[in-house]
Amino acid sequence: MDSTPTALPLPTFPPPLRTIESLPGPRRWPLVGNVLQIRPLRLHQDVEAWCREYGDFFQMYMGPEQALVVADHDVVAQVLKQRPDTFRRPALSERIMREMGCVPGLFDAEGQDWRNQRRMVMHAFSPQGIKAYFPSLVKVALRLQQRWDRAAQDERTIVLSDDLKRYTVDIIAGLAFGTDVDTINGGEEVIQRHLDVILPAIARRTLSFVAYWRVFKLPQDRRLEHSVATVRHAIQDLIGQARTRMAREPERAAHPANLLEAMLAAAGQPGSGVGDEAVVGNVLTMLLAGEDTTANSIAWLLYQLQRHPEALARARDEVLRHAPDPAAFTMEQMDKLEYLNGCIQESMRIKPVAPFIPVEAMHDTSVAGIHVPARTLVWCVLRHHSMADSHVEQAAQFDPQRWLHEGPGAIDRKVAMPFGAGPRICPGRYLALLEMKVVMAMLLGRYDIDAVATPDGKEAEELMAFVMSPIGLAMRLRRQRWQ
Ligand code: HEM
Repeated sequence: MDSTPTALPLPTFPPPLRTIESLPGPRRWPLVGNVLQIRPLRLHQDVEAWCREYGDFFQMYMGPEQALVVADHDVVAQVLKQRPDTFRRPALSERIMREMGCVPGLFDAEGQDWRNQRRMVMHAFSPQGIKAYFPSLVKVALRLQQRWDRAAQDERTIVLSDDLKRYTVDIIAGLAFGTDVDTINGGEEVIQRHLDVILPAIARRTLSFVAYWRVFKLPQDRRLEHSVATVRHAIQDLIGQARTRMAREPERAAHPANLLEAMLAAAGQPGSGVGDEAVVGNVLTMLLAGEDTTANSIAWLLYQLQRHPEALARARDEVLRHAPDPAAFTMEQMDKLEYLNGCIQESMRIKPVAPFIPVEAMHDTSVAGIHVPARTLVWCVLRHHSMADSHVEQAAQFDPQRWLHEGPGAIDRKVAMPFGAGPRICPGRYLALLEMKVVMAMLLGRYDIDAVATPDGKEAEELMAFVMSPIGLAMRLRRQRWQ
C-alpha cells in the first residue's frame, strides 16, 4: 500500500470584494458631488459619456450620496432581477410623488403590496386581455386617422407628441378603466396637458439638489398644484363611472372587465393588499407610465424611419401586402408585420425612452464583485452596450434587418432592454408594441410623410424629462394618390 500522504486540496476563497471607492469616476465636489457636472435635461447623455470614459462600473456622487453606476448589460439584468427583495426603486421617488399630492401605484409599490398589485396589472395587460381589446384599439386608431385626414387636407402641420399622447391616453383609458375618454376629438383642455406638467415635475424634483418648494413656490409649482388637482378630479370621475357600472351590474365584481373594476372589487376584500388609495394610485400610474413612453417611442420611430427612406419603403410595402385597410385590421395581420416589428425594436434600441433605471440596495449586497452597502443607489445604464460596436455590429446604424434573423449578423436580443428586465419589467409592453404597430400600419398604408422635423430643421435633440423625448417634432402628411 502506498503510504505517501496525499495533499489535501487547499480551500479556495472567493476574491475579496472591491469597494465602490476603489472604482474610477468623475472628480467630485464637496457636498454637491457630481451634480453640477450633470445637465438635468441631458442627464442620460452625461452619464453615458462617463461610461465611455470610465467603463462598465464606476462611482458617481448625487450630492453627498455615493452611487454605483453599472453599464454592463448582463450585470444590469442581474441587478434588475433581484427585485423586490435585494433592490427597490429609490425611496426618494415615492416621497416626491406623495409630496406633490400624487398617490403612488404599482411603479412605486414595494414588497407584498407590489406583489398583489402586480398580479392584477399583469392579468389586465396579458396578451389575451389585449387581444380581446384589439377592436377598440383599432377604433381609437381610426379616430386618429380622421384627425390626420383633416390635417392632410388642410395641409396643416401635426404636433406629433400632442396627437400621439391623445392616442395613447384614449387606449389606456379604454383598456384599463373601461372608459371612452376620446381626447382625440377633445379640445385643448385634455388630461394630457396636465400630465405634461406632472411628468417633468417628478423628474425635476427627483434631481433637484435643494427642495425649495417646501419653503416657497415658484409659478411652475403653482401650475403643478393646479394640474395635480385637475388630474385627481378626473381620476375620481373615472372611478365614479366604474363604481356606477359595478352597482348596476353586480356580476362585474366576480368577472371584472378591466383593471379598474378588478382593483375596485379587490379593494373591498380583506387581505387583498389593494386599498382605495392603491386604486387611485394605479389609475394615475397607468396614465403616467403608459402615455408618454409609448407616444415618444412612436415619435422616435417616425423620426428615424423618415431619415431612412429604404427602411420606410420596405415597411410600407409590408403593410400594403398584409394589412392594407385599417378598418379591417386583425391581430393576425399585425403578427405578419415582421419588418415593421424590426423597425420598432431597432428604434427603441437607439432611442430608448427609458435609457436608465435607478435602484436602491435594501441591504448590504454585492454587484459583480463590488461591495454595495444598504441604501446605496445603483444606477443601471440601459443604453451603453446596446450602442457599442463591441456588442452590436455597426451599432450606430439604424438597421431593422438585424432583428429579423437568427445566427451570424443577428443581434443578441438581450443587449437592449427598452422595457427593463426581471420581475418588474414593464407590464404594458405587449400593449405598447401593439399600439405602435397599429398606428404605424395605419399611417404607412394611407399617407406619404412629407416631413418629420424639428422647427429649425436640425437633428432632434434628446430631452430627459421623465422619459427621453425628441424636442419639438412636427409632421406633415399627404394622402397617398391611390387612396
Ligand atoms: C413603448 C412604451 C413603453 C416603454 C418603453 C416602457 C418602459 C418601461 C420601463 C423601462 C419600465 C421599468 C421596468 C423595470 O423597472 O425593469 C416600465 C415600468 C412600468 N410600465 Fe412601462 N413602458 C411603456 C409602456 C407602458 C404602458 C402602455 C403601460 C401601461 C398602461 C406601462 C406601465 C408600466 C408600469 C405600471 C410599470 C411599473 C411596473 C412595476 O414596477 O412592476 N408601460 N415601463
